[in-house]
Amino acid sequence: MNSRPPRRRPADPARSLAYGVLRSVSADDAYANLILPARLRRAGLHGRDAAFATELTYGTLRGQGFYDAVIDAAATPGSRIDPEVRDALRLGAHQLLGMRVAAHAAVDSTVGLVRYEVSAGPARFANAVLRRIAERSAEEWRQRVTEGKSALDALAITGSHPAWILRAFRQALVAHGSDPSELAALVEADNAAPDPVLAALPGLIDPAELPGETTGLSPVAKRLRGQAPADLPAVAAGRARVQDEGSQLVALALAHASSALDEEREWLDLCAGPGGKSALLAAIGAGRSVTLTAVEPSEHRARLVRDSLRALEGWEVHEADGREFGAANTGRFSRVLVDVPCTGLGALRRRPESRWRRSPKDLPQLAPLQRELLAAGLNALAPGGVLAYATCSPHPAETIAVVDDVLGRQGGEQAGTQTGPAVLEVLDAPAVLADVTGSEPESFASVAKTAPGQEPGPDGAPATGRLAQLWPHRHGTDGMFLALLRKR
Ligand SMILES: C[S@@+](CC[C@H](N)C(=O)[O-])C[C@H]1O[C@@H](n2cnc3c(N)ncnc32)[C@H](O)[C@@H]1O
Repeated sequence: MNSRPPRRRPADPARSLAYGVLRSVSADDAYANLILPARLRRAGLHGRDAAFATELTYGTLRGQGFYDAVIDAAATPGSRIDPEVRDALRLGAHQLLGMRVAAHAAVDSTVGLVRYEVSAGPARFANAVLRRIAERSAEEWRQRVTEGKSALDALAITGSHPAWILRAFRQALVAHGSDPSELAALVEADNAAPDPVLAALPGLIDPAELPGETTGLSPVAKRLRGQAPADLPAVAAGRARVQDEGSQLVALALAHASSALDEEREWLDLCAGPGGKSALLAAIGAGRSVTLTAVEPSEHRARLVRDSLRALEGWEVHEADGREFGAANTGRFSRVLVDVPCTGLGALRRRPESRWRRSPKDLPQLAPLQRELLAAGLNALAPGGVLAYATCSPHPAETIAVVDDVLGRQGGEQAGTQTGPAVLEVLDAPAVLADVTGSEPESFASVAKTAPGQEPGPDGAPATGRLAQLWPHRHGTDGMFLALLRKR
């Protein structure tokens, strides 16, 4: 284009703001949940405008896979769509197909954005594409863009997930003893915006003092509906925290599991950042006169851990590699949490953009670190103590396989430490979760087998079904995995 038309600032601050966040997410790898609140504040958007901008941003990011398929089908074949135009088209497609925005408002506002942010030529292109999208309903587009696809590929498009993640979910459902037909429900749960859940830190505040509804799972949780957690004084003071219930249950289960020690020693959180589980553990520990050591190698995340613990006493934070810390502190702790870095495939509903950033290559990269951290945590565990291995991913490679491997390794790299199958027993994590929540153990059980030749449990049952898997579509939590191991 040789002449630029006058660039009138688009009138609509909510759409401009959402577009800006989408650009930062795609161009700078920003996380929407981290930048959106600050931008809303800076733009002075409140109430309905803030809610509209939030829905535009998260809805567009969640539906991105479907909207891209629709945009590509509506554009002239072979069109090259620049990223800044595609982001605007996604925003427009979400208003047309995912929200009840009038077609003319969705099209005109998006075209205006492209004209202002890019230029007139792309704005004409956006106009043509969006008008074509507006000619069909969402259901008609779903049929059109999935014609001739396999059931899984069709679900990947309509459910807006990369196909490899759906294959991984299907594998995980089977590995954890669930029905693979639950896949569609899991995808739907991933695409539903979760309400924020608070954890009331024991000893600092009673859940009854917090607004919101009790949840039926975590006894310290309150679910907020339409309230902003940051506005609550208890949250500002660090006595309550926003924390997914699945994460709360992992910390509660570790604190609740039976240790074989006569008395507690110190507790350890080996992969602590940003500190959600540390705060809950430190609060429970304080009630038992136990101190918590939190380890986190990232300076920034270690700062977040300190902040999460600010209302509590009896803790220390080490900025260190968990593998080195665990190796240097043999047998020191009576309870150890190893909440390893993972793909986060169980928490996609909270970070809608992360599904597009992950790749199958992440799994083999994380695998050795996960095993080394579990081994280091076991080394730091006192005989008789309990260790929780947790991930916010249900992927068998990050869950069952890691536990199996570390339990099954006798001698080898664990030689000289006190770990190995002969000294470890797999506690019944579903039963512990049932105790904590007042629900049925079956609801949490992963029927996955643990190590071959693993000792039967205390009731003589084989060591199957002793691992726990939470699911967004079943429990309304993130997809947390939990294994509880006790050193003999
Ligand atoms: C899943 S997150 C832990 C979440 C945390 N438990 C919570 O509830 O807030 C994993 C953490 O492990 C940290 N990490 C990465 N490499 C590590 C290592 N070698 N040793 C210890 N922690 C590590 C990451 O920086 C990240 O903060």
